[in-house]
Amino acid sequence: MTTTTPIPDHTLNDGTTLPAIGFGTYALNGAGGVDAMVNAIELGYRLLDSAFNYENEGAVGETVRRSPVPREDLRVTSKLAGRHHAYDKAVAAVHESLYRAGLDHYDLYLVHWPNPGRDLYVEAWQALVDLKRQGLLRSIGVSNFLPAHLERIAAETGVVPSVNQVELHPYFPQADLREWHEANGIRTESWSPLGRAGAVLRDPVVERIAAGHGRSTAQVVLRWHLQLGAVPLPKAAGAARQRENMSVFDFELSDADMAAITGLGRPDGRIADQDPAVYEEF
Ligand SMILES: NC(=O)C1=CN([C@@H]2O[C@H](COP(=O)(O)OP(=O)(O)OC[C@H]3O[C@@H](n4cnc5c(N)ncnc54)[C@H](OP(=O)(O)O)[C@@H]3O)[C@@H](O)[C@H]2O)C=CC1
Ligand SMILES: O=C(O)C(=O)[C@@H](O)[C@H](O)C(=O)CO
Repeated sequence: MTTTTPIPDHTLNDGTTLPAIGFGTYALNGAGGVDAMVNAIELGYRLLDSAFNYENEGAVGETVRRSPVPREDLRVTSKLAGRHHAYDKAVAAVHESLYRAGLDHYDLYLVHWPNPGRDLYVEAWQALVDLKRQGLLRSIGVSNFLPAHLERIAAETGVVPSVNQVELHPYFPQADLREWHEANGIRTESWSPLGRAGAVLRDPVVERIAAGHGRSTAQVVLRWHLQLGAVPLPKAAGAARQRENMSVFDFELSDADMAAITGLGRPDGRIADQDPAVYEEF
């Protein structure tokens, strides 16, 4: 097995641990997906990010069984789809999610989107709270929740999520939301941390900083996430980029570098038209 620098852990508000960088699995399906995920684990990734809607929980479960790493050292995440928010549907969907993967628990399970138009996300959250108490989920959180959604689920169930996984990259740095998470003990995870390999990886500011450190622009962007305290979940199909993306623990960005990258943020910086205040995904 090839090894790189071990990934350090964060401790979540429920006492469980979460690696400082994870592996995104969107569009990694079937046998090729399993090969990509097993390779990522062999390189040192320990956190896999899946979802019911990615239709790859089976591939994730097969990866866990083929992995050279013991189950207890892996952190497997999945997410509840919007069409399953009603309480009984949410409970059944999590059971189905476990059957699909052939696992007896998930380490982290998230409500994928709040879908405020349907207004069932409190029920969805209550289901995850109860399934955690039953031991099927070790840790629970949400994704794409805004402070108003977070306040409401905490007030109505008495349980604060451990994680909120949100769109976060230099063009959409989410400073206010990150500050809110920090004040409330919620760990931020970053989806599309590389801006889906769009313009941000060719941005002149990022290129200048990367050249100064002798690193790739992807490595500089991922290091920026780490120094913000956010957990990036880069997806990469091949071994070379997987290795590149986790080789980010042996250099440091200066305060000026950090400020310059955060300064790239823009109000229309989202990759797609997915404002959680109005966006609905089922
Ligand atoms: N909760 C939510 O609503 C959402 C969650 N997610 C999660 O976040 C994960 C990551 O987000 P995703 O949208 O995939 O986008 P990323 O920002 O991770 O970008 C992935 C793209 O970047 C390319 N890439 C990877 N590494 C490099 C590199 N070092 N240099 C250049 N290009 C690179 C990949 O290509 P290749 O694979 O060919 O190497 C792929 O095209 C998802 O896989 C999923 O797990 C994503 C969207 C929404
Ligand atoms: O990939 C995910 O987790 C999603 O929630 C999707 O909405 C993703 O953001 C997407 O754009 C799929 O086309």
